[in-house]
Amino acid sequence: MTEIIDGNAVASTLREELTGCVETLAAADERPTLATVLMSEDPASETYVSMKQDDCEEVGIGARDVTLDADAPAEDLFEVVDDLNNDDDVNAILVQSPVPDHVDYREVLERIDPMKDVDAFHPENVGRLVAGYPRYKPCTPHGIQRLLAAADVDTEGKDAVVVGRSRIVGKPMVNLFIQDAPGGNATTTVCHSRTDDLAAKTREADIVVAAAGVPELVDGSMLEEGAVVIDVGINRVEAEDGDGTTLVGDVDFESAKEKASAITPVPGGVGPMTRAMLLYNTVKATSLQTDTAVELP
Ligand SMILES: Nc1nc(=O)c2c([nH]1)NC[C@@H]1CN(c3ccc(C(=O)N[C@@H](CCC(=O)O)C(=O)O)cc3)C=[N+]21
Repeated sequence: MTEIIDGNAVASTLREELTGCVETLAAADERPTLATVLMSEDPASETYVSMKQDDCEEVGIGARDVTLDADAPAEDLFEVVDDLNNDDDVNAILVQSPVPDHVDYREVLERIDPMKDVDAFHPENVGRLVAGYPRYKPCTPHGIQRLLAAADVDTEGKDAVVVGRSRIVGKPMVNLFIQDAPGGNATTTVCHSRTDDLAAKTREADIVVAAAGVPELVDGSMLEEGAVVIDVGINRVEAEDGDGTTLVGDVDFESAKEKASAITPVPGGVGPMTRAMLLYNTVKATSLQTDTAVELP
């Protein structure tokens, strides 16, 4: 039987555990606060940011939300970031991507205080991860490690194939998989849009992480029997019945499920874990900044 890995359930357990950490910090008068910054009128971005705020409320983390007009000057966003950096009541900052074309996202990321950078996208945090001493682990790949652990998938010595080389998922996933640490020690191959024969690579994999942003790129014919399949795709496509849009992953779920020993669904797989690990990093950030010990789950 194929195990459908329930990301909502794993994330819910983690949120419950994090509530205890938040209480410890609040008792020391250091309740964590996450600031989200949204500079976009994209409905999907608005949805994600509002989900993050709901998550904060559930675990007792304070939520600050800053919204900027999509046509505001880049300087306005930089000022918001500077103010949040200097605000002792704010422990964590997330600037939702994408930002409008006239804003250089890289400049934004480099401006965020690395101690408050809970996405772990600042070059200092990226560098630490690559060097093997991460401060914060990027939310999506960290969430994937947790999902694999929850499904009793030991990565050590396994062949992992990561499809996609993005800064936010592919690259950090590779770095976590190759670390000499729990959830790592995998023999890791990274594939991307220029890979000659993707199917030949994925067929060698014990674990496939599909993070290319291409709807249903990976199907059952590309998998070895018993592979573990993690679907990172969040693609909004036109519904087959022509009525509105539906969410599809980077994996063709129906055919992949026939081959996989375990697989994550979309929605309800990686997405909720990404959000849970953001809360985790916010708690960790608060603990580090205030020298208040918590037992992270
Ligand atoms: N600075 C920054 N950090 C991010 O982490 C970041 C970002 N910008 N920009 C956009 C992407 C996307 N992202 C998602 C997180 C959770 C779900 C999620 O929970 N999805 C639900 C479904 C939601 C729905 O129905 O649309 C699920 O998969 O079950 C989706 C997408 C975080 N991102």
